[in-house]
Amino acid sequence: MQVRQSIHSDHARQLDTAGLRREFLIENIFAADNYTMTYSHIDRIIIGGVMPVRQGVTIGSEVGKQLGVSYFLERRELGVINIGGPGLIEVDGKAWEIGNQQALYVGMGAQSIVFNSVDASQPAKFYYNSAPAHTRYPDKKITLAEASSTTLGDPATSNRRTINKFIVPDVLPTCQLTMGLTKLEEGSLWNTMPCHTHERRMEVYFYFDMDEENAVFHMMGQPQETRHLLVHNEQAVISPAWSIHAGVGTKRYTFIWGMVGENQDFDDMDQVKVSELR
Ligand SMILES: O=C(O)C(=O)C[C@H](O)C(=O)CO
Ligand SMILES: [Zn+2]
Repeated sequence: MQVRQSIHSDHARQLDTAGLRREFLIENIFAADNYTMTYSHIDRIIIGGVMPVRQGVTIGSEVGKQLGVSYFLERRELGVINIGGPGLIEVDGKAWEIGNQQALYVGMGAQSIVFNSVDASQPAKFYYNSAPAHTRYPDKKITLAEASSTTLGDPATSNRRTINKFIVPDVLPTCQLTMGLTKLEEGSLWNTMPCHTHERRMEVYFYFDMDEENAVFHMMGQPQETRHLLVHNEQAVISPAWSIHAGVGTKRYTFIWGMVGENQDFDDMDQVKVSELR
């Protein structure tokens, strides 16, 4: 488990490229037949990926020791979205078939979670976020059709996209975690622009659906102290509450956002006009 400390905006603005990448970028999300795990002190979100290929992968009691509990979800909830081939997630003996662009919410208290791929030649890639929880809400699979979806943006501003809200209060109850997947249309490059902050929630962006020769310039920083991170395929960015978070790709891409914090109100954003950005 990698640990990232919280960071003050006054410190962040002084960092060079390597420093910004060290604090905010998670370069490796997937490792074959293994899981990755990054623990951020910002709202104590955990970010990672699970990629079973030839064998099942379990997030076991070793994590419980690091979290000071006896098992991973003793005091946490989990959201998973599969961006790979068909997969199976077994939660306390119950098997959930989770295909490409399908999600699973697992409530606090689930003790055994085993991730499997159906076909080793097309492994499942389970991206996940986990947040501290106070009660158990029911486990639930969410398909793309069940997600709450909105298409917005304009080809003229190169930001026509569909926001698919998988894990939000409209779809299922959770303690604090919300997650969704935003897909840009061909020829669209920008996600949320004009951009925003939300002082009351942190957010993590996970960018994928890109080949090696394409990348996203992820904009971050306070609105009048912007910086950028160069993000390649299947990498994630931690965005503190004080930071804008918006990306422009060299080609269209897809990303998963996850949020944790004070509220679950997707529209609770402090919008920043482009003319105000520096
Ligand atoms: O493209 C978008 O717009 C988004 O997906 C926005 C994010 O979900 C977000 O930043 C929510 O606060
Ligand atoms: Zn946001």
